[in-house]
Amino acid sequence: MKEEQRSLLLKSAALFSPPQGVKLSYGTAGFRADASILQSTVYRVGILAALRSLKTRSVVGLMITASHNKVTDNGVKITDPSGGMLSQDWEPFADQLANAPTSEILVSLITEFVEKENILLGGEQSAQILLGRDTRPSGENLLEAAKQGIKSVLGATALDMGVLTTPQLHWMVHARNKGMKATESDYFEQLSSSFRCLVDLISNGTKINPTDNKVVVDGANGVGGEKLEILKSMLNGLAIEVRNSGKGGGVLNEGVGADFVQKEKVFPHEFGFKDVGIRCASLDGDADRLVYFSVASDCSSKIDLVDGDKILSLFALFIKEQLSVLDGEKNERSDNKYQARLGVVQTAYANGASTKYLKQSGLEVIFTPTGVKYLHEKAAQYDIGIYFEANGHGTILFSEGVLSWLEAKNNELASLAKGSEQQKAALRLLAVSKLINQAVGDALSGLLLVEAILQHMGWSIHKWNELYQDLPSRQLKVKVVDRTAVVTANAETRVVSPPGIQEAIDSETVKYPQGRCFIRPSGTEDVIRVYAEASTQEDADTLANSVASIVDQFLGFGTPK
Ligand SMILES: CC(=O)N[C@H]1[C@@H](OP(=O)(O)O)O[C@H](CO)[C@@H](O)[C@@H]1O
Ligand SMILES: [Mg+2]
Repeated sequence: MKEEQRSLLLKSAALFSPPQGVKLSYGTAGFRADASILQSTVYRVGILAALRSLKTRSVVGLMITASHNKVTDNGVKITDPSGGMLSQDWEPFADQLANAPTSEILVSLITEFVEKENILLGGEQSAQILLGRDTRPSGENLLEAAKQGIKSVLGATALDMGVLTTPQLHWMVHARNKGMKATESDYFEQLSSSFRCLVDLISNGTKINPTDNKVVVDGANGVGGEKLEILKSMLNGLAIEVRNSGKGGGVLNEGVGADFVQKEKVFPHEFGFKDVGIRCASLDGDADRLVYFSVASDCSSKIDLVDGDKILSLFALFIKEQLSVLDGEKNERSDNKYQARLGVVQTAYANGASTKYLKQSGLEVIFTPTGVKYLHEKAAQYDIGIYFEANGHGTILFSEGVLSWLEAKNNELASLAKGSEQQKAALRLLAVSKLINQAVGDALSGLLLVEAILQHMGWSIHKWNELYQDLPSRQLKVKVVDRTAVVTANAETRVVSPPGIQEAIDSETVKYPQGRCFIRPSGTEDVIRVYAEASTQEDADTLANSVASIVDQFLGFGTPK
């Protein structure tokens, strides 16, 4: 490493000492912790982002957010040039950087890594990093730390994009590297115009009753609410009311937001019995998760939850329908043999009833471990891959091949059968590919796609919710001495270590009709998660509780060491 570069790094690193006695790990969603200990981590991730940009010779992103965590937490993660998550093979280096105890060790780790990765360090090559942050008060200071990290790599520049949703930053990185327009107003323009296109393609017969045309959205008192306010002013034919936009004094993620609504199954603040019968939706703190719900009419605070699995089912049904309309046309013209491969990706948290429904609908369903990076990777192997976590994070990926096929199809049909159902199907699929974020799950684009499809189908939220009935389920967390002691296999459905625990779980699970239960270490919290499903809520609760006790017996603090 050149002396100029070395001393620059040493000088800036001295300003950011790492927290004592904390081991940080680049988990499922980057580094997350109490904001007060993150200065040095964010500074170091700034360096990492610059190295990633040098290595890939592309623009990368750095987002400061802790999503649905409490407001005093914060976090940082990198967006790869594709717009996806940081490549997994760089995660161990991220951990090493974050945990380096001194500036000297930090610099020697960097020296070693750039040599191994053949990264040209010294200013000959330029690097560019787009920065974004959510609305957390700690975000501004942490952003400065990220800028310091980036500035200490010669040739690297930071472009501060301001307060953004996480998916907006991913979208911008993706768009920039594809040479497309990539500002925030381009984002809003693309979403609103493709939504308009989908609505314009709805046949008059199925047009929804205008009074059904309203959705009330809980913005989690975060960035999503304020961005949705901008987006809604660009839309016609859909009334969006935003609550918990963060302006009314409510606290980020406190009793509000998609994570709260999905896990607690009760309505968020500012919602209540006045909303019975209305279609409601909830975003999480950085607007990359979306769930729908309706307030139950029994005067409790319960809701009918329409979770990520059901959003996935709605999307899959619509895409399948459009592909078969196009297929009908293909049969008449046997020279065109293209068959788009449609795949659906879920995790073990997907409600068993959703998987059964999807399979019965003739869809190919596969499973991956928890975490968007795994789902995204699998979905990208299809022509059209749809993935969703039950908690509402997901999107639809279109391959380059299927997009060119759709473009060609549309051009051909425009001259042969303009305005035909087949041409409309091609146009609809093309509009979906523009509306739905190709980089990562995006609550704002997901919301608009749900709304467009419900209008297309002429469905109320109740009709949608009746696609299938969720099996009762329960999720619990158990604090243990060392969560890394739990090692899983088969997309996290089986525990392989510690020995004996899986057998104990199995012998509990068989006691319950339609019982299913698994445990796994969380990637974002220091806990073991327990998930149980059964034919009644009581059974699901009992099964979850018994398995939580098993976890405690094997791994809890009472265990003799
Ligand atoms: C059960 C659950 O909801 N797990 C979430 C949560 O991960 P854990 O590894 O379970 O802590 O946060 C991840 C990041 O947001 C998300 O991808 C995942 O689905
Ligand atoms: Mg989030």
